[in-house]
Amino acid sequence: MLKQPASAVAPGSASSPNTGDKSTSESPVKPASSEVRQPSINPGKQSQTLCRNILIHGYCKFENSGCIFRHDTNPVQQQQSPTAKSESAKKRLNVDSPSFMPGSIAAGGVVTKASLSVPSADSAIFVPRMSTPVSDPNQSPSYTSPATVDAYGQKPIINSQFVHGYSPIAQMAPHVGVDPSPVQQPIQTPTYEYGSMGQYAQPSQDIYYQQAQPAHYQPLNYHLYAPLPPHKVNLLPYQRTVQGFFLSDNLREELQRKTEASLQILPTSGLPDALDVYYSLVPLDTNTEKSSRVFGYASWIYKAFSKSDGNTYALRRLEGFKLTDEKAIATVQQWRRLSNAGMVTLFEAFTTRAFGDNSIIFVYDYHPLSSTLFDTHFGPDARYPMSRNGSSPVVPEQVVWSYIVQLSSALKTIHSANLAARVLDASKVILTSKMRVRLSAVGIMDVISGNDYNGGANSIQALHQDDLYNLGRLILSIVCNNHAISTNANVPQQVIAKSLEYAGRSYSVGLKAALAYLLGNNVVSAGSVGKDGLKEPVKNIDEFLRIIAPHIQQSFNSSLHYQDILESELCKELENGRLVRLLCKFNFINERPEYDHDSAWSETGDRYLLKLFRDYVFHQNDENGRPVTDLGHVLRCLNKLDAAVDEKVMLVSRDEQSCLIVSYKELKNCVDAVFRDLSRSNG
Ligand SMILES: Nc1ncnc2c1ncn2[C@@H]1O[C@H](COP(=O)(O)OP(=O)(O)OP(=O)(O)O)[C@@H](O)[C@H]1O
Repeated sequence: MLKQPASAVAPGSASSPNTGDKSTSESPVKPASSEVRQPSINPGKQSQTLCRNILIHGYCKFENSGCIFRHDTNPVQQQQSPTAKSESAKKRLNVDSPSFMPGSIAAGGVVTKASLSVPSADSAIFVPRMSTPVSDPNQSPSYTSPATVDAYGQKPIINSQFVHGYSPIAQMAPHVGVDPSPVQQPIQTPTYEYGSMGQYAQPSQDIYYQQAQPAHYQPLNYHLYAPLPPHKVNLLPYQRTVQGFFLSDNLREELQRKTEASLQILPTSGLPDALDVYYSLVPLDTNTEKSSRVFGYASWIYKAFSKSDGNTYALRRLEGFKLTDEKAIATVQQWRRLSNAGMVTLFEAFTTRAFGDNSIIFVYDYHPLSSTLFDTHFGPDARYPMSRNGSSPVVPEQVVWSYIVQLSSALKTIHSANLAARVLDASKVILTSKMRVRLSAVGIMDVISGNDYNGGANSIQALHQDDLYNLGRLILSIVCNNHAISTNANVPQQVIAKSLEYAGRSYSVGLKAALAYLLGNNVVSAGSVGKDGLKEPVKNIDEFLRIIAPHIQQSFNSSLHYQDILESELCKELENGRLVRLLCKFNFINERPEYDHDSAWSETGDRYLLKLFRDYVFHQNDENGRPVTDLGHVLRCLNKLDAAVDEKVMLVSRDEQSCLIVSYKELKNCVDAVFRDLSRSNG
């Protein structure tokens, strides 16, 4: 029969009580069968045999209550005082410890199954599948290192250099008896094939652990997991790629670029050091020319951090504005209370002379890396360029509807609060991510032109009419790719009519009808409504929302889908978060400097198992002695550990003198127990 490495643990075997109960597993290691082995016990010899509980736990709680094995690794120390004795017991197993001698051999000189008990070990009996027993009558009964003799009793080819986790496993793996080739496989159940993980197994292509980072990416290199070719296609259902474990590359890159933009600072910008509680100003304007077209004042916008809450804000400054009515600035409080995903929240406004003039600052939420609809559709780097013959629509209808739905939702919130947006200009609607638009300059007009909506052109109904009309102009300018329709408030009606006609040809009837509603009856909008006090406003946001209801449903559905996608992306990171926590615990436990000179600390009990497991996960070598950097193996092991599965793993010490078979479940218990101990001693 195949000889098992003598120190391998075979919990659950006849010779090892295997209840999974820790108290049971800590009982003195008993012979396999008391009837068989009891007579062969020679008290003189037994006292020479090191108790396996010492090897595994570092101590034996039955030492003073009848355990017949030797409890001292150094017989000379038997003379020590009880305190010194217990101290030394903790340190008994160290690098200088004698190699493990199975009790069965030393006691009777007869080779029996090794029966080393592992703390809470619950492993199944190891049954080599070798059909031909390898028994050598002349074989010495002493322990034979698994590294020195292979399944055939011959020296394995790879013995000269121990390939950690490979050679001893090869002795036990079912196929080894059939093919004793030097390319040995670790004992692990092949469950997943990690499609493109091959690159991680090649040290030369090891992008995951790359050292050299491009210096200009501060603080993060967001290409860390960028997939390299060749990409494995047609994966089987149980196969996964490395990328499948992490946030998708595009999303991660987008988020990291946004983080980078949020944290950007300009050490020498020539801007004031601070404005009120805001500091580290960074200009956001893409256009350096002064323009007073929208507000009647030149406006600038900066990113800044707030001293009060540490958040990042966008500060819009109107240059040369002198506040005459203190009440006007109070309207900001009304805007502050509004919350809608289609508008940028306004927090406060204050005046300042920090720029050497009278300026007013409006503080908004900062949305990193946003661009205006003007830049997106009409700028030099427009996202939707005109088709070559100019006949086909350049902006997909789905995108147009998405804008309409979001902006009308913002208008609904604003109008319901008895306020008006008043600025619906392509340069004041920002795109904060794909197809996500927000009104970015709300509340400004109320402060600079007053909002005492006392009838006439300033009546709230008239302003609502204007909002709807301006929304129509904005959308029409996008579908016709003509920014003049949006930027010119007095665009002639003929131009509007012609553009509507074009929109009708290129887009659906529904879109044309929606635009016609927004742009129709403009003669009674603004100043016309409310002058006589009889006319009802001809358009209102509620009616418009009814018209576009089917598209609101579609838009809602898409956003729910997107939410699902984001949630599943989040789940991936959740899994990674678990693994990071596990890795943190490992690092807390392994190689603690304060126990540097106390090898017994890591050489005994749970900590010893974890030390071996760490080697199993991270420090394997291939058959040529090269480090295996297979991320798939690491993730697989850590996930199994975290899930505490019952699957067993064989751990081998670096000197190949001990092999322990434990389940992930037991290892998880070890991690938790040791980490608890550490935390307790901390606190
Ligand atoms: N709340 C915000 N958060 C982040 N960036 C913003 C915010 N509001 C505007 N921006 C960005 O600031 C830049 C400048 O915006 P601004 O409104 O000044 O546009 P502009 O084209 O310069 O218009 P104008 O000609 O009126 O100055 C744009 O890239 C815009 O995306």
